[in-house]
Amino acid sequence: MSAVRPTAPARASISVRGVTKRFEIPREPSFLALQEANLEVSPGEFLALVGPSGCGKSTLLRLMSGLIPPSEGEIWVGDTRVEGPQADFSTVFQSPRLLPWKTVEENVALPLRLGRRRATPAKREVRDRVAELLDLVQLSAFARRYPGELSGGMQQRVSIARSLVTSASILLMDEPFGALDAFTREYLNEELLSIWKATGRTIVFVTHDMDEAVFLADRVAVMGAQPGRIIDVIDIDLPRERDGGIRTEAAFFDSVRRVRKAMGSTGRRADPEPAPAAESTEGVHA
Ligand SMILES: Nc1ncnc2c1ncn2[C@@H]1O[C@H](COP(=O)(O)OP(=O)(O)OP(=O)(O)O)[C@@H](O)[C@H]1O
Repeated sequence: MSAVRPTAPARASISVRGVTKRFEIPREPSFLALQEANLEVSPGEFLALVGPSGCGKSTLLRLMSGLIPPSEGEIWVGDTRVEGPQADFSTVFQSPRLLPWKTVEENVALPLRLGRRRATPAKREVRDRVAELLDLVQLSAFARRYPGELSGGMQQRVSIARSLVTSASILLMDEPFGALDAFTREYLNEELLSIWKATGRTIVFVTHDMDEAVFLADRVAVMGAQPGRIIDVIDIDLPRERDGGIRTEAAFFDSVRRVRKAMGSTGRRADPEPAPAAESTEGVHA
């Protein structure tokens, strides 16, 4: 991995306090998607969220980023209460959501050009920042390519670079590797840990895959369904320097077993078939 250190943002904590979310559905009773969730994420922490399909993982991410309001409870980022879409977050989705008519470097630069709060930085500043990030995700040689000329894993690395281009201190990742084959996924897991170390972001990472959660995270929050809730938060007692070799160690299996046991108490299977990668050009959220 590159030794480049893109500008480190201020580190931020997330505090989810007694958050309940009900969705109003026409001609139906309101739907309780999340019940009294409490969760503290420390500045610079890597937290994984696992749970059965429909337990509210994506809903919790959307609440954290202020895209939807809680029905009850509060969410804080550092000293600021979240009351609307936050500049402090950027999001990586399961599908890369790149614009197919723009090059890799143009896609990475997009959040800076769309930035609402600050004036667009000077061209040269944008170019340097994008070059730094492409180096970080090892795609410098592909800067002028179009997304359709890259593999799925490379496209997802572009979307990770794009998520780091602003100074947002929190990265929300919603099953970013769910549509990739196991080999690419494990490779990107290692790459993500290097990026996390280099950038100091606080990361909340949603996955169905318990091995992936244990490999990446400092702690794994296990959610249950019907209604969606947080049922356990498990410390992962593995050394922070991790590479693929750790997946064969007894301590790794022990952590996976603890998460699996907590999952078992939700009474639902955690690993549905991965959804196929959807082509999409919408929604650059930074
Ligand atoms: N805008 C909405 N209106 C009504 N119901 C919603 C809305 N968004 C989510 N839900 C419901 O809330 C529940 C939680 O959805 P969410 O997408 O957060 O689950 P998830 O754990 O991320 O699922 P998956 O792992 O399958 O992606 C689901 O039952 C879903 O149908």
